[in-house]
Amino acid sequence: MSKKIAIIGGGNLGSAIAEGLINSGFTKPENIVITKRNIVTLQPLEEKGVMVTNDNKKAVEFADYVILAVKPFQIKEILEYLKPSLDPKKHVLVSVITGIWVKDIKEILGEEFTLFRAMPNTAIAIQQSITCICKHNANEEQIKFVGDLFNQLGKTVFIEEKLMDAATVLGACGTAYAMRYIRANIQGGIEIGFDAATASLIAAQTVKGAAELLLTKHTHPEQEIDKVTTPKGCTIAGLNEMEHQGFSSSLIKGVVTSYKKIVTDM
Ligand SMILES: NC(=O)C1=CN([C@@H]2O[C@H](COP(=O)(O)OP(=O)(O)OC[C@H]3O[C@@H](n4cnc5c(N)ncnc54)[C@H](O)[C@@H]3O)[C@@H](O)[C@H]2O)C=CC1
Ligand SMILES: O=C(O)[C@@H]1CCC=N1
Repeated sequence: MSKKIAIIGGGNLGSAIAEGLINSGFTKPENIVITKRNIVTLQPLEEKGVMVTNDNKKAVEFADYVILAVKPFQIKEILEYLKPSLDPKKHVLVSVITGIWVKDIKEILGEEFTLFRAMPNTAIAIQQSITCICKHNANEEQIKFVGDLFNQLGKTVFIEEKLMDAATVLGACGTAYAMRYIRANIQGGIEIGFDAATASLIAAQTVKGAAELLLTKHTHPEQEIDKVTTPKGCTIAGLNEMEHQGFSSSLIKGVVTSYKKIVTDM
């Protein structure tokens, strides 16, 4: 029998997960229930056959796998409310909530539950996320199910929980860093003659192609850079100027600053 999936919190991420699971054919819409306090924005999912409700208890009672996709400050109250309806022998919990640790959930629900933490990024909306996952108390079947689920939504990597904050920075904040890189290229492209739309297309597709080269050929970025940099050419002149201005250093410092912010504040 197909496993039933409840998504608690049908916001950006929760809705994108439901959308991706249906589009990929991972499960039928009738195996998914998604919740939100005001369900109006979930109508497109309802039209596709997903059960939509503002009743979290009803959703949990329907489900085997419960994906928690609310904001960090909301989870304690929601789990305390759901505790009587959650059964460690039936339910597997999957939290995508930033900064909520296995120990935080165990403090509320007790020791027995099977828990996964997953850190996707916003490209999950087009099934192109990298999702870093860690497991707790999970058996092979549960690990396979959760791995398969997020593999429908992009790529996955299983990591230790102590790396979840680092995964948040590199994988989830990383989308924003990449957008700034692309934006800067667009601004430069306009200054050297392109209109904004053409510059955007060239910049975005160039970055997509560069990423695909690494993912397909498993090369190091510097090997691919060697193929572009003609001796005495324009690429190396531009790259070296970027480095003189602190390009790599500023990115590394930004990554470390984001990490420190998570570790100290969240
Ligand atoms: N945006 C990102 O790049 C990433 C976000 N995350 C994490 O995912 C979680 C969700 O993020 P978003 O989807 O961007 O937030 P969001 O605010 O769009 O979604 C949260 C949803 O939960 C709903 N909600 C609030 N209380 C509820 C309740 N009692 N019952 C049911 N639904 C309730 C809200 O109405 C909202 O629609 C956050 O904890 C965030 O830290 C994780 C990875 C990446
Ligand atoms: O910046 C934030 O708070 C979250 C963490 C992952 C993506 N956005």
